[in-house]
Order: sequence, then structure tokens, then C-alpha cells
Amino acid sequence: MELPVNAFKHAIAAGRPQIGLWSSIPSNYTVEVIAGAGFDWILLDTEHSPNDLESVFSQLQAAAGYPQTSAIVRVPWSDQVILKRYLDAGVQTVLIPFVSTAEEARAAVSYTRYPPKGVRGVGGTTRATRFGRVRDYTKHVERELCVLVQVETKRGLDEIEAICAVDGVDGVFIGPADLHASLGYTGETGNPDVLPLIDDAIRRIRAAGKAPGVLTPVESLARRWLDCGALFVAVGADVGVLARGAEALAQRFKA
Ligand SMILES: O=C(O)C(=O)[C@@H](O)[C@@H](O)[C@H](O)CO
Repeated sequence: MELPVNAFKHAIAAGRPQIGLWSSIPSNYTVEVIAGAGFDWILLDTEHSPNDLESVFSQLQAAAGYPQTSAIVRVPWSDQVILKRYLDAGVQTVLIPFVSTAEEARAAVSYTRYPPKGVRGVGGTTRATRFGRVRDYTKHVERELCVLVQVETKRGLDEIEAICAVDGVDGVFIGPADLHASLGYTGETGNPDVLPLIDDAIRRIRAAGKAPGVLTPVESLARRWLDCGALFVAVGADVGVLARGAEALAQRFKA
């Protein structure tokens, strides 16, 4: 059996913008609903959601039936054990939060690499190897592995070029909410003093030869950041789509 191809990784490497949806609902049912909606990727969030490895495992299986939509998992922290377990579950694209220095980026990448390049522990009969059926998995896995790190602090903004220069970092995601908080605008995601910094960060990441990413449910901002050169943009979140859609429907009859 061949190693599954990571279409998302190759698309951003080729400079083809990828449009995604954030998913925080811990359900394989809703993930399958979204996976057939037409997005290029779906982000399975384990940082700001009740998701855990077991719920994400079933969501990966649900999404696997929709090859046109790539599943990306945001781990709750840059941690050797956490990353080992999600990679063994068959995750091929990981988003790692709160990376602010090149050293932190190198550590994050090392958690995704087998020795001698890194410290990922070797498990044989995992879902990642399709239970021992993928030939020479440990030798080829890196080819289809995509590591995305989140820059979402002032220090991270200052270090963007150094972070992009780390071998094994495929993309850099700007976290608007935490970046605003780091700059003193906690609770905001559209401050006029911060938006130009995100514009500039996206341009700097692209100029450094890496894929810039971001999340915003505001269409004008999504298009603004695509124009700046963003290559993976989440244009909404499942919880937001469900909550606002349900409220709007209720209002049509209950107003
Ligand atoms: O904005 C941030 O900071 C992020 O990391 C976000 O993109 C997500 O945490 C988002 O807020 C989840 O809904």
C-alpha cells in the first residue's frame, strides 16, 4: 500500500490558495457533513474545543471518504507526546500553536520527525501506517507530512523570518485573536492598528518562501489577506455557521 498523498501540502507548495473551514464540534457526523461541502481543507481543532485524540480519530476516518478535502489537526500545544499520538493516528498536516521563535519552531518540527532528524517515537501497526500496510512508512512519511506553526505573539511577529527559515516548517498561520491579545487588544480581531501588521506578516511569510495562513469569518478580511498572498485561509467555523444560522432561522419565525 502506498503512503497517502497530502494534497494540501502540495497545493500550498505550488502556490495554490486553499480555502478551509474551522471545526470545533467534536463529532464525526458534522465533520462528514462539512467534508462534502466543497472546502479544500477542514481544521480539526483540539486547542479551543472539547476534541481529543479519540474524537479526532473518528473525524479523520469520516473525512477520509472525501479526498477533495484535506483534514488538518491543530494540536493543543507543541509537545512531543501529543504530536506523536496524532501523527500515529494518521494526521498528515499539523497546526502547532504559539510558536514565537526559531528555537520553538525547530523543536516543533523535531517532534514530527523520526531519528536522526527528530524525536518522534516509532509505532508500527498504527493507522498512519494503515496498520503495517504502508511500505517503508518511516522512510517516506516526511514526503507527505506538512508542518504549520502559529505565530500569534508580538515576539513571533518579530521572529517571522527566522521561523520561516527553519527546515521542516511548511507554513505559518497568523492567529488574529491571540495576536491582538499579545499586542494589548484582548477580545478584538479587527483592530485598525493590528490589521496592517497581519497584512505585512502574510507578505513576509510569502517572501520567505513559506505558505501564510489565517482564519477569519469576515469575508472582506479573508479576501484582503488572500490578496496579500495568504495560501491557506479558513473563512469560517462550524460552530459559528451553526449558531448564527440557527439564530437567523429562529428570528424569521420568532421575531
Ligand atoms: O485567532 C487566534 O489566535 C487563533 O488561533 C484562532 O484562529 C483560533 O483560536 C480561533 O479563534 C478558534 O475559533
